[in-house]
Amino acid sequence: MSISPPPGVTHEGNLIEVHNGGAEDWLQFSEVRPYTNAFIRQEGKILLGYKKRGFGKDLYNGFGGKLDPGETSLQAAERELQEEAGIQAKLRECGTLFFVDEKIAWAFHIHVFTAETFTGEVTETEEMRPQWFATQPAEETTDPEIAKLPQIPYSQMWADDVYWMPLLLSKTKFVARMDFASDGTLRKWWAAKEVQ
Ligand SMILES: COc1nc(N)nc2c1ncn2[C@H]1C[C@H](O)[C@@H](COP(=O)(O)OP(=O)(O)OP(=O)(O)O)O1
Repeated sequence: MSISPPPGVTHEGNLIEVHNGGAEDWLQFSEVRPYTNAFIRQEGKILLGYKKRGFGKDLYNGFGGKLDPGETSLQAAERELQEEAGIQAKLRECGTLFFVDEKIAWAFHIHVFTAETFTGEVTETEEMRPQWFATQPAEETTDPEIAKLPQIPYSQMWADDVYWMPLLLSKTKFVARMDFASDGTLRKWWAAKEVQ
């Protein structure tokens, strides 16, 4: 059975549905702006950044932002990772997120990237404080360094993250749309795995 994604969601592969938000009642949008978000994912852990200023202040997220004029999303993602975490990585795209918010005039089309290796030293910057988090419970790891790490802090992240982050961690390509109400709560969400 073919799956029809919500308006604004683009994909190349076949979709396997994770959650069906239904066809109706998605927020309208008149403009779409491209963004990036990048995660370093290693055995048992993931690197997130605590946003110190601006949009998403005081929340943990991947590293990313707007595209500069003339940049591809990959170039922007690698630049933002360097600017916000002080490291360089050969990133690859692992998903897309489409966000619409009742109180923001444009829709966010976010290309999500990941890498397992990087060069340079993870460094706190003016915008972000990077921190490693465990991706499995302490009792399920034999690595004492992983066991010491805190778990992913979903209560200090955007409300949408808990729905698509497991797909990122499971190394499944994904697409998702999330609509936010003006009070910041998640109004409606949809996510799917994308397979070739
Ligand atoms: C609304 O839900 C969101 N959830 C998540 N997980 N991430 C989001 C959401 N909305 C936006 N984002 C991401 C997209 C980007 O990675 C950042 C926002 O980027 P920012 O506005 O900080 O862009 P910059 O280019 O770095 O901005 P300045 O240089 O102007 O500070 O959040």
